[in-house]
Amino acid sequence: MGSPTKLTTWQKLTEHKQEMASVNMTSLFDADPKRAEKYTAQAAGWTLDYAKNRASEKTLALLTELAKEAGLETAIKGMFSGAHINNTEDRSVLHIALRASQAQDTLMVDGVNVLAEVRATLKQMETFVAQLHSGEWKGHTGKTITDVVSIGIGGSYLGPKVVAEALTPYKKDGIKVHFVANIDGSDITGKLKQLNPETTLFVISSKTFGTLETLSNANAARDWFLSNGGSQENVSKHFAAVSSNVKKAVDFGMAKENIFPMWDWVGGRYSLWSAIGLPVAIAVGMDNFYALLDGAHQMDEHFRTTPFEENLPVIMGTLGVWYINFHNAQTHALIPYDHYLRAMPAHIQQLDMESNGKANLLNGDGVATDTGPIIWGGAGTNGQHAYHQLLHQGTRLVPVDFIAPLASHNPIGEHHTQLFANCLSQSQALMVGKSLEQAKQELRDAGATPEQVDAIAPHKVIKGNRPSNTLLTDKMTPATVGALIALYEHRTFVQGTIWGINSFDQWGVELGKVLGTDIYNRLVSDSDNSALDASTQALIKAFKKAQS
Ligand SMILES: O=P(O)(O)OC[C@H]1O[C@H](O)[C@H](O)[C@@H](O)[C@@H]1O
Repeated sequence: MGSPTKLTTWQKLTEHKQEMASVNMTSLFDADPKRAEKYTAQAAGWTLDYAKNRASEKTLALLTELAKEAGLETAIKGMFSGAHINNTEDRSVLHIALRASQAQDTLMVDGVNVLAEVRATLKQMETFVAQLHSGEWKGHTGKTITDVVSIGIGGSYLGPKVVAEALTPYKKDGIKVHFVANIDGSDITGKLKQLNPETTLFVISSKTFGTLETLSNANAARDWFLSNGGSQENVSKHFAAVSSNVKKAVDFGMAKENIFPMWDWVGGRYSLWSAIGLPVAIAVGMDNFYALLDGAHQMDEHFRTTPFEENLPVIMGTLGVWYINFHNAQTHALIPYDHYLRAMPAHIQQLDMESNGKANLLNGDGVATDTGPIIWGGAGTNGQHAYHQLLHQGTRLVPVDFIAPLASHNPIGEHHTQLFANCLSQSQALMVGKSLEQAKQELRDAGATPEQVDAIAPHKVIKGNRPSNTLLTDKMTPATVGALIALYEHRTFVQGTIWGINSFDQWGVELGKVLGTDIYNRLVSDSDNSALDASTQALIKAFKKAQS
């Protein structure tokens, strides 16, 4: 596909943006008493209220038309049938297969039934998790395992970490799961200090088994094991791996039966549903891991079969395009009002920014539009006492997704009602704002003099008309957490398809890896750096001086 700007609907939306320029969201509610009801849709345990958007009936119809004209229907079919939609790497994109194996028997891709492979790996995980939880798995001195440390980075870290944290209430007793990612030695050193090498098992998660951070941390973990009573022949009792590079994992010391496969049709940021999710399965048990997969599968089915007008990923994806491309929104905030979901924005940030942070169309031409926004956010209510100021009164338009469960896992006192009230009041305030007259009246009521009223009132004005979605679910469970993450995966795909980019490669990250090696070599040698820019030369010098 070429540039979306050439699509007829893109032109129509450009004109329509002018029509909407003077329309306030509150007037859309006044004009249509059924607006809230009309702009609510449901899927896989989630209800999306998207009424608080700068979108009329015409806007939404045009956005649906845009998705169709951009070829989204064909793209969805392509993904679910295993077509090589990752064109720059000539690969299928099949994270959806990882959660379909309970519901479906066959998905033939390039002559292989991928669901049979997925099912076999799930069985392998079942055995492994059962051995750990029953205490059957023993460390080299015959003790049972009490701690599992997952070592990985990027997609081999964030997804599992965020989901394990989101499912804290479902954690099984007995085994504590830890995560190490950073090449900064403080990360692993801090973790190892709390652990006993006789009762600790490391899971090295790396699709390639070639990532610097993960290999450095895996080596540090093995050194720690070997210098605290372990021996090379016992490494296999304390190390397992998830990787598509079996040879490298075996060379490290893992037993073949403790190496879980990965496939080239799963991108790192979409891999938590594969054996990369092993730390999650260990933390919450296979029953809950299957429920997580099932929730995601429900969302997949919704995405695959529901008309675009009621399709959550399509609605959220196209509204995002509306703000990014027609309102110049540079960022998009995710604000979960749920403590256990507090790290979710970081996972969606990786998912979306690594997928859609692209400047070339599928055909190689440069894009003519903005693509992926900066994704950020954090837990409510904490953010209300920090960055919400900018959301309400700043100069930038930041569309927000509010995410909240109706019931808490920890219903103490009035906490949950207060939490929920804050969530609703934020989206309300963003839309309604506060007029100059209201601000003046408030000040008068508080006894301010006319001079004070005139001086202070403008600072209290909140323009309002700022858009948000609200996603509600009964409770955060493995199934609803799975569905939520799948929703954002598909939302990313919807936007990537409309922009005509490949959401499934990540060549930009590769450059950083190459340059990192070059600088490392310069830091540890007496190389001639005179060809480098002066700033980098000076920084290298500073480091070398500190080491001498
Ligand atoms: O799983 P690995 O091969 O170690 O890769 C870990 C990460 O590496 C890179 O940074 C990629 O951009 C990520 O998508 C990937 O998840």
